[in-house]
Amino acid sequence: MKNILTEIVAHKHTEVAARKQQRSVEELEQVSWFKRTPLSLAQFLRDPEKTGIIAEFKRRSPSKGVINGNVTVQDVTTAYTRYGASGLSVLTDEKYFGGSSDDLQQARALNNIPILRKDFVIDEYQIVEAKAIGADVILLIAECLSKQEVAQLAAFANNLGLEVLLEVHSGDQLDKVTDHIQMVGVNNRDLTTFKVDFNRSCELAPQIPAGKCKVAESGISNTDAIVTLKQAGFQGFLIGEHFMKQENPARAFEHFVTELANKSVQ
Ligand SMILES: O=C(O)c1ccccc1NCC(=O)[C@H](O)[C@H](O)COP(=O)(O)O
Repeated sequence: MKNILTEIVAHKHTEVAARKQQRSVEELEQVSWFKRTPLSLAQFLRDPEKTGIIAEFKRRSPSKGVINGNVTVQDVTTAYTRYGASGLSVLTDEKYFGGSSDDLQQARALNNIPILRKDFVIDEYQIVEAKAIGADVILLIAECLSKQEVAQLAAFANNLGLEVLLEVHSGDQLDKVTDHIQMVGVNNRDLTTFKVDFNRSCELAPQIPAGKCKVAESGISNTDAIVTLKQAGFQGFLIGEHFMKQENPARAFEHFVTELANKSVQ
C-alpha cells in the first residue's frame, strides 16, 4: 500500500482517535438508528427485478478533484431511489471526498433502500458509527487491511447486523474473503495510481468465491458495460462519477436506467 491510500489511512487513524474522545461507543449505541434493523444490500442486488445499481453520492475525489459542488444529498439520493437504484453509496470521508456523516443521515431519513457507508474503515468504532448514522453496509478495502483485520472487522459488522462489501483490486486479495463477507467488489480503479481498467472486473469474476454477491466498481459509464458485467456474473454495479459529474445527476440516472431497461440482458 502506498501513495494516497497510505495518506488517507494515516489520517483516518488520527481522525478516528479524535472522534473516540468526543463520543463514546455507549453514546453511539443510544442513537435511535442504532436500534434499527438494517436492510440487506445483497438481497436487493440479487433481485432480478431491480437494476443492481449502487448509485453513489460523491462531491469530490482525490483522482478527479471537485466532481459536483452544486447538488444536495436530498435531491440526488431521492432521485436515485425513485428511478430504481438497488442501493445507495454515500461518502462520509470529509477531507478527501467532501462527504460527511450528516450526508448519510440525511440520505437515511429520506430513502428506504440499503445504504453503504463509503469510507476507509480501519477500526470497530467506525462500524458502530455506521450503524448509528443509519448505514446498512460497510466497505472494507483489502488493500488497506491485513487478512486478520478483515476477518475481525467483518465479524464485528455482522454481529451488529451490518453487511460487508470487501473491495479487491487483484486476485491475491481474494484470500481475505471470509464467511462474514456478503459481497465482493472488484474495483477497476487502482487506488495507488488512479488508473481505471474496466477489464479488471471481468478478469477477476471467475476467481470470486461461489456464493458471494459480485459487485463491479468504478469507471462504469454506459449501459453496454452493465450488459457485459452481467454476462460476467456481476449482480451489483457501483457508479459514482458518471452521474455526479452531470449538472443534473437525477436526470442522468433516470436516462441511464431507462436505456438499461430497453437492452435485453441474459
Ligand atoms: O476515486 C478516487 O479518486 C479514489 C481515491 C482513493 C481511494 C478511493 C477512491 N475512489 C473510491 C471509488 O472507488 C469510487 O468512488 C467508486 O468505486 C465509484 O467509482 P466511479 O463510478 O468511477 O466514481
